[in-house]
Amino acid sequence: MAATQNTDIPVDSNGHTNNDHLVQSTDPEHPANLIPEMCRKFYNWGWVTGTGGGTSIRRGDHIFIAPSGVQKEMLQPHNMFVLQYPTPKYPPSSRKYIRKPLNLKPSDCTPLFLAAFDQGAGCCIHTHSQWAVLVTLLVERDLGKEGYFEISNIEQIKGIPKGKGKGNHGYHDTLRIPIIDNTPFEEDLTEGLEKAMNANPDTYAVLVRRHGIYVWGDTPAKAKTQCESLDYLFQLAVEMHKLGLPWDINRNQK
Ligand SMILES: CSCCC(=O)C(=O)COP(=O)(O)O
Ligand SMILES: [Zn+2]
Repeated sequence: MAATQNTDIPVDSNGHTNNDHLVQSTDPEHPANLIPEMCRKFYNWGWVTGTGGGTSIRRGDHIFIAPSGVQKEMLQPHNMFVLQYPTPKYPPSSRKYIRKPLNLKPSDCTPLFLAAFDQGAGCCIHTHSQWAVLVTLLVERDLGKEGYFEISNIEQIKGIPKGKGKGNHGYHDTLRIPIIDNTPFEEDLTEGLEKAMNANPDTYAVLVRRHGIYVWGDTPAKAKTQCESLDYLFQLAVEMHKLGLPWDINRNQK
């Protein structure tokens, strides 16, 4: 196995694996091109540093997934796994891979991404943003483990949908993001994520305490802009908190 230039991700000596045509396109919007491009941006924003976090895109009946434990800012189109969708989440061996790059294993986030696609998403993003982690800690301290992140009366909440076909939040609406507990292994978050999705059918995001966030959207552009709006709100909330300002004026925060 040789290492490609600018990455430590192994490929065979020709850079070829199976079903290569599924990840070869000159279209920049093709998922095999878009995932590496998005992850480079996310790395620069501190969302996927140290190999954690990532993104997955559904195109028709194909799901494109990045490898696990690799530098996400170094991804190349030929590093992508392709799953035939729908596919079982468990056991991992039953998943219908139609492209598996050599010497790589698919992201540990795969069943969580699949849960988002089962909700009708076209793209799911997982970040380890420190702002997301910090708000989970502040909510836990002030409201306990059952808490939600809630915010209202901030213009940027208009960037988040209220639910499928319901338009986006208005300035005076309260945006509510459920928080689930972290687990020792990423894959074991799936049950908590699905419970949160069922209990909050209108949500497009779930925070993971002391870990980060999963955000999904109808398209890659919507998932990305929603994730940006949320990250803005989390940073703002933390900075407001430092200034002694409650970020949710409808709730009595410490
Ligand atoms: C330092 S990353 C720890 C594992 C994690 O949280 C994660 O998101 C890993 O995702 P991967 O796609 O690398 O399996
Ligand atoms: Zn993670």
